[in-house]
This record gives sequence, structure tokens and C-alpha cells, in this order.
Amino acid sequence: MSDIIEKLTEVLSSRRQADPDSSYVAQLHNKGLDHILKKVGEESAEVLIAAKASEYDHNRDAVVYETADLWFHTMVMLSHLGLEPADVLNELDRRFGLSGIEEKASRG
Ligand SMILES: N=c1c2ncn([C@@H]3O[C@H](COP(=O)(O)OP(=O)(O)OP(=O)(O)O)[C@@H](O)[C@H]3O)c2ncn1[C@@H]1O[C@H](COP(=O)(O)O)[C@@H](O)[C@H]1O
Repeated sequence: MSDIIEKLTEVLSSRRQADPDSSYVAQLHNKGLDHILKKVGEESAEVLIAAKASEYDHNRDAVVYETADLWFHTMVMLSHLGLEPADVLNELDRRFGLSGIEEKASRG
């Protein structure tokens, strides 16, 4: 796991019990799962908009910025549910080398 993902995972875990007045992440936990999911939805839409706009404005920085917002809020969602990025990375690792076409065919 990359260093920043590991460091951020630790900070997010420490924010589960933190004071919402001094932590944005604690505010998200305090507002609950529905609010976190709303943020994930909003950030997803912002990624789509930035990615589509980049075809015309070539603003790749905006795509990176919005994707970072989405990854961050997705990490908060995982943390809220008692999951970690390592769980997702392990699933990607399990799939590694298995062609999407083969995987789909194996579903029968
Ligand atoms: N990586 C991030 C990060 N990325 C984005 N954001 C915040 O996510 C919010 C993005 O929401 P929007 O763009 O929708 O802005 P907004 O309209 O003001 O947000 P809302 O009021 O609608 O929720 C902003 O407040 C950003 O500052 C982040 N907040 C925190 N982190 C990391 O989380 C750590 C802990 O943060 P705190 O809990 O605040 O200390 C930080 O040290 C950072 O490493």
C-alpha cells in the first residue's frame, strides 16, 4: 500500500472518535452514513464532469483534484463501515491477471 494511503488510513481511523468541531472527517462520521454517501455521490459526479470537460479544456489537473476528493470520501465511507483500503487492494490483488472477459465468461 502506498505511504500516503497508509498514513491517511491511520488519520481517518483516529478521527472516528474526534471532535466534530475540529475535524472535517469527524463531522462526516457525526452526520452519518447517508451524508457520507451523498458526498461520495457528489464527488463521483464531479469526477465525471471534470473528465468529460478535459476532452475539450485539457485540464488534467482538475481530473486529478476531483479524483482525489472522490478517493478521500470513499476512504471515509470505508472507515465508517469498519473497512479499510487494504480490503479493496486485496480484492484488486485477487483479481490481478484475471481478464475481465474471462471473469465474465466464468460467471456462466
Ligand atoms: N484529504 C483530505 C481531504 N480532501 C478533501 N477534503 C475536504 O472535503 C471537503 C470537500 O467538500 P466539497 O468540495 O464538497 O466542499 P464543501 O462544499 O465545502 O463541502 P460540504 O460543506 O458540502 O461538505 C472540503 O472541506 C475539503 O477540505 C479533505 N479533508 C481532509 N483530508 C485529509 O483528512 C485528514 C483529516 O482531516 P480533518 O479530520 O479535517 O482533520 C487531513 O489531514 C487530510 O489528510
